[in-house]
Amino acid sequence: MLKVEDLTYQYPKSDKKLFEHVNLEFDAGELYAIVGRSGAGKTTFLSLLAGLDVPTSGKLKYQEQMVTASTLSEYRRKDVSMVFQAYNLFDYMTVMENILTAMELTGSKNRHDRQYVLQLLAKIGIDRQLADKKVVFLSGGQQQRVAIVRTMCCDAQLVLADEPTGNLDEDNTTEVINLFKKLAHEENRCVIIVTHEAEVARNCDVQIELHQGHFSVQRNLCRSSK
Ligand SMILES: Nc1ncnc2c1ncn2[C@@H]1O[C@H](COP(=O)(O)OP(=O)(O)OP(=O)(O)O)[C@@H](O)[C@H]1O
Repeated sequence: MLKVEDLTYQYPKSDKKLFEHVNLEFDAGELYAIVGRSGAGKTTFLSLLAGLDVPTSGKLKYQEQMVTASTLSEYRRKDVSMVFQAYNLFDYMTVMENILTAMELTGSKNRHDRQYVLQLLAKIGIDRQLADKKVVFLSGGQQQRVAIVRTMCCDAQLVLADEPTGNLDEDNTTEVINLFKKLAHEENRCVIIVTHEAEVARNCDVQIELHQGHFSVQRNLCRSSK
């Protein structure tokens, strides 16, 4: 579904390449964890996959088509959904308004269907009453789950998340990882998360470790049954 080919990246003001000649492939129906030390370049790599930054050289291909300057904004809007650690929900809007707005902006096929949104929210323990509350009144864990439901309601096939469990306790972390698994395994999306938590990475289908500019890929065999 998503490929990087011969990708090299160097920050404009840096004197050294962060990674060089990287080739990797990400498939639909899989949950990937990108791990590595602080400063290894995980967030930068995720930004490149999301089309938020462009490689110094090399290619990004989505569904066999190269993502170019002319297709970049369409790719970002329709094909990619990002879940940020800080949730990126609008505080002054209700849960429902946040999700409907995102669906409208991305042209989701269910964009006028409040019932559909309520059903998904109910599955993660957010009832109708909470759905009509302003986001500012929700806990961190609740907000993160809403951010993931927002992704589920949009039709993007590629879901990218930077430290999605960074601020969460154990129970919420498990819930959030289960939601990501659902997106990958039941909805056949390609889900890629950056995490520094070993237990979270072990729960994904594939772990990709970034170390000194090199990526090593390891399938978590015990997690491969879908
Ligand atoms: N805009 C920038 N210009 C120059 N260097 C940068 C820029 N942003 C990040 N870097 C550097 O690039 C390297 C990789 O940063 P990045 O944030 O991608 O790492 P990370 O693995 O996600 O780290 P962490 O786990 O701490 O979030 C770091 O050395 C960082 O200082």
